Amino acid sequence: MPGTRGPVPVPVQNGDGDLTLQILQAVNEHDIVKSADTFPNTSQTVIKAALDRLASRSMIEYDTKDSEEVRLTDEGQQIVAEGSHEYKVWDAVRQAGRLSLKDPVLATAAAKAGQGKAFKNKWVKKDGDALVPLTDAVTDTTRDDLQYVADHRAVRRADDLKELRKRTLVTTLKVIAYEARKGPKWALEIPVEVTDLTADMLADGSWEKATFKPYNFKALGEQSPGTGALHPLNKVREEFRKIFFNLGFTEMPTGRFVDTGFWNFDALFVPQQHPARDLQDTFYVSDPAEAGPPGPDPEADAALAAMEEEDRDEESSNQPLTAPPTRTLDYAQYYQNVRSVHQDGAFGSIGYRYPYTDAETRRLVLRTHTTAVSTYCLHRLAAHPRPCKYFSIDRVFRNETVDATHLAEFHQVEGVIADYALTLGGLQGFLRRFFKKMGLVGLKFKPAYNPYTEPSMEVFAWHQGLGKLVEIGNSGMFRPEMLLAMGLPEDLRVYGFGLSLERPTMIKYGIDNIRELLGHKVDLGFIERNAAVRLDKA
Ligand SMILES: N[C@@H](Cc1ccccc1)C(=O)O
Repeated sequence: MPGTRGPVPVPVQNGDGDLTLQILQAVNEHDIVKSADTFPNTSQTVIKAALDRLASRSMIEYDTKDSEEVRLTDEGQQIVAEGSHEYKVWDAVRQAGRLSLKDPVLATAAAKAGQGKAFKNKWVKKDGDALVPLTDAVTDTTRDDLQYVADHRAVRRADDLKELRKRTLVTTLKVIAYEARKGPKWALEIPVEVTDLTADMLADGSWEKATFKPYNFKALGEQSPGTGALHPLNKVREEFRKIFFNLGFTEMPTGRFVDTGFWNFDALFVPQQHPARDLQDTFYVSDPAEAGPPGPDPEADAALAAMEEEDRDEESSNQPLTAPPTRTLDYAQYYQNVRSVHQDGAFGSIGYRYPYTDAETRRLVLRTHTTAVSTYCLHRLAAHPRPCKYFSIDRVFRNETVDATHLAEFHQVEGVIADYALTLGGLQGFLRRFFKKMGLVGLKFKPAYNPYTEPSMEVFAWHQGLGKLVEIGNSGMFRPEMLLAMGLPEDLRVYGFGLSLERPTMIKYGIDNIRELLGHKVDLGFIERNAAVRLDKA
């Protein structure tokens, strides 16, 4: 019932109840009602609200009357009560018969002003060093004039106002009041306004007498309810997650935005002097600047275990046929292994052969890639070696110069696969399958370098719109000295790949400046309007 929507009007009240009814009665009795006289104790603002309500129904009409009222000051009130200063001087002189000029009665400022007036009015005169009366009876016009002001809130003669104000006996005050009279739809009671014409009203004829509420063409109408919307990045992220889940991947816990140099760099065989570790490339945390030596992260362990359990329920292919022996992770040993790989070489690697700094490994950084997360999850496999497929999609940070295509924080999509006897061909085959689900075919691989993978490949795909090959990701086989240091079995191979989430999102939504996607320049309308994206033909 659209007509009945909206708040029921609250009656406008004063001390005597519903003011609208009082106004209607007053107008009925007097035809014209002056608000200030009829309702002296009700604020004009409240009166106006009641008048507006009646006027909007054309029951009354009213005018606004601005006027100036004259009011007595404290001194003015005192004169009305006790008489003017000149009167008091004359009265004192009359009673004394003869009053010395030095008498204390004449010493006040008021008495001095009164003396002058009393001389002028010829009520008293000087006789030597004393005053004597000139008359037996006087008319105190000042007092009378002020009495008039008290009674009428106006001066008796317009000319007096200036003088009385100068003597600070009166002040003026602007007052707004209203004058109301009957309007075209005059009635003694506010009629019930009908908002809907019903079949019943037509049938019983009551529509003829009904008062219909006029249409309010100025009403704003119902506001469209504000709703939330997934950010384009989240929409694309959801698509990627679906692809990963369909391929039997388990999602890694990515909550650790701040990580140590150990997991972000050292365990990945990134040399401690590597340019990627420069302040220009990596954000270091200053408070606290350091963490303890590497150890388990119970929160991440629990999250990963829960995810694996969930995928197990779905009978994913992650399960080995026979449960291999489990052992506890030895973090001290792992740390020593990583240290040896860097400093002296181990597990068949000749190492970097530089003095390894323990402090560097404990430094806290904003993770520069999600491979820090993959590394943590992979090392846990040593406790229970088995094939698995892990993925993550989350935020990473790099101390880069921000431009149209780079931000200091962005998102990485990353997948790692661990299995026995994996080959580079297997990685290429997997990448073809993965990117085909996004509509990217005809992949090309280009040799590349990562400290932690060998071989490494950049992945290119043919971009139909741009008519050229574009880089879509980075990939590689994790180095044996990285995996063996973790304690993984020799024949368990791991490969992985990564790409940014922003790049495919920008292509899908036709954005060429990353600031339109993230940051304070984002148009929220754009975020709300955009449909979910399907990662189909580019
Ligand atoms: N960490 C790499 C991606 C990658 C992940 C896993 C293996 C190989 C490469 C990057 O930031 O680009």
